[in-house]
Amino acid sequence: MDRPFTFINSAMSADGKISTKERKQVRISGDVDFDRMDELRATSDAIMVGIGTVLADDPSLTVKSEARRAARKNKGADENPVRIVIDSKGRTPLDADIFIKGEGKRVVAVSGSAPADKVEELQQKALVIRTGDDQVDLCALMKELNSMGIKRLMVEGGATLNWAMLSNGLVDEVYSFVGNLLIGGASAPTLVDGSGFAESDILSLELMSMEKMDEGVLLKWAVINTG
Ligand SMILES: NC(=O)C1=CN([C@@H]2O[C@H](COP(=O)(O)OP(=O)(O)OC[C@H]3O[C@@H](n4cnc5c(N)ncnc54)[C@H](O)[C@@H]3O)[C@@H](O)[C@H]2O)C=CC1
Ligand SMILES: Nc1nc(O)c(N)c(N[C@@H]2O[C@H](COP(=O)(O)O)[C@@H](O)[C@H]2O)n1
Repeated sequence: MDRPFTFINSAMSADGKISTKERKQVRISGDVDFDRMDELRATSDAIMVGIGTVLADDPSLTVKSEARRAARKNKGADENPVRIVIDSKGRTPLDADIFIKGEGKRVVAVSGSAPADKVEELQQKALVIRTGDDQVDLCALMKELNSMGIKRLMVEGGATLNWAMLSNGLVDEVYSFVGNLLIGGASAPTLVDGSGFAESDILSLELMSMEKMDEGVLLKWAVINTG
């Protein structure tokens, strides 16, 4: 496989929403699930999010546990995995938390449509990888990440990036914490948005495990027929 092993980790409400219709972040996970997410971050080579998530949440994507950061350091790795933003037009704010908080490498993946002056500014903060004309070419990017030594990639959303990765056959497993709340709203982001699959292309999943966690349930799925 010339791309990293890739999994999506997400938290959704019982009605499948990952934030509100205003794209306002909601605490869906409980403490146990947040700690599980932190362990996943600490054991991944890289974490990827879409620009929509950076603009909505301004996440730092750092490993929160000091012990886990120290364990990574002991193995000769940076305290935090490589943090990657999928950002075709180079819209990542220069003062985004992923640039400010925590040590470690950052990658901003842009396309040919990103303005040259913004790309130059982003290059002061991150390795900028350019693929695709109008949108990031995720397949080409994944090959490049693989050749950089990224073998285990955690995708933390949002809804549009999840769709793009899944519909390009780039995801091996999906971990979804289902919390005990209903968010509602036809326009609220769900685990997978985008344009949706045609009936003949709908993806099948195999249930790997289910576990009661906090006040919800953690479902782990393997994606069948991934590329
Ligand atoms: N509950 C959870 O676990 C999580 C929830 N979220 C929520 O998700 C929402 C953000 O989701 P979205 O708005 O869907 O944004 P997103 O984070 O999925 O980013 C999508 C954007 O990425 C860019 N992009 C660049 N290249 C692309 C490509 N090749 N294919 C597709 N997109 C490409 C496009 O500008 C696109 O609009 C926020 O409300 C956030 O709070 C985000 C992460 C986790
Ligand atoms: N696993 C999970 N559970 C929830 O309830 C959530 N709201 C999220 N959100 C994700 O966490 C990111 C914040 O990361 P930092 O704390 O800033 O490192 C946020 O952007 C979502 O990706 N996740």
